[in-house]
Amino acid sequence: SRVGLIGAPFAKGQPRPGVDRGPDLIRAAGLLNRLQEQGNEVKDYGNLTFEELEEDEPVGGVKHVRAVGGANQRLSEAVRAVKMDGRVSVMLGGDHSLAIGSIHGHAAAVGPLSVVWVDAHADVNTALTTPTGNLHGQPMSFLLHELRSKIPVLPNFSWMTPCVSAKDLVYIGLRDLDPGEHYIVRLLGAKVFSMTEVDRLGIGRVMEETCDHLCTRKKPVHLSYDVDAIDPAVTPATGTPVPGGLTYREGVYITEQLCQTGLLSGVDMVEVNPLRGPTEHAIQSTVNTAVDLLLGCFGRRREG
Ligand SMILES: N[C@](CCCC[B-](O)(O)O)(CCN1CCC(O)CC1)C(=O)O
Ligand SMILES: [Mn+2]
Ligand SMILES: [Mn+2]
Ligand SMILES: [Mn+2]
Repeated sequence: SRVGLIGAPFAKGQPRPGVDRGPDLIRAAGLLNRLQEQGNEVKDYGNLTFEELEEDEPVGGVKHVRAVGGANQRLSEAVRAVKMDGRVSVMLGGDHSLAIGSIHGHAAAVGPLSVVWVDAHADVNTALTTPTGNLHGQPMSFLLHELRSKIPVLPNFSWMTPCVSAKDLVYIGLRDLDPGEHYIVRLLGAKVFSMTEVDRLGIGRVMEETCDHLCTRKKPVHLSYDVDAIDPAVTPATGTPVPGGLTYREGVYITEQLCQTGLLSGVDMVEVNPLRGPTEHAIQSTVNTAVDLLLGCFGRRREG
């Protein structure tokens, strides 16, 4: 594939420093060369720079609203440009609030799309249901048409409108939902493969059903991958680790199968935080897994 890399060193969707170092760590682990070695034509658009705001007081308990809104407006423009260049966009985070701009910009370029959200969390809290006020737990609520009436007007968010339908959303790896999220996900009828379904059905069946659904809808696919979907034993260097996650093999299998659909049109890889890894080895395991997941999206096959 023709691939366009965008680094988004942004951390204000959550309280822990370090996640802004993700893009350069993933590059340093050799992503570009590895993608090229397996036959992709890759252009690295570099890292976005985000304006430092003096004033950004919480709005109704929601933190860093203006910074997150501004960053995502920038990111949306950047992703749209990469898509208009005829490339599959790869957004390297940074925290998961960046999915707002990434998915918005992708949809601005290609129109209606499907979203596969691989995460321990649903990230669908609204500004009114969030238990923490952290916007990395809320991106999906800004993107879903069905939640439009539930989203308050927030400063620096007026540039965006919802662009995803719940019937075009598939969750994989969920295991830590807040009460409001559980209600929303069940109400909206998004396709959910929590870790319970992964255990019950096996990853093979989960991906069979996921890919059937995607291929029936035939829309371009946006894969938003939170490294905390993978078990913390493999990817401990992340902000909100939750035990009982996907194995390395399950995580890679997801990307291999999505690659096979030929529908992959945009990818996010987020929440790598080197300051959360207890050891250098833990950080490297996390970064290397993120790289391997991306390689799986772009043609790497374990069978060769
Ligand atoms: N759902 C959480 C975590 C969001 C994680 C965002 B990410 O992008 O990493 O998926 C809150 C999680 N929950 C809050 C109460 C605690 O006791 C347990 C964790 C939130 O802050 O909204
Ligand atoms: Mn997430
Ligand atoms: Mn998560
Ligand atoms: Mn339930």
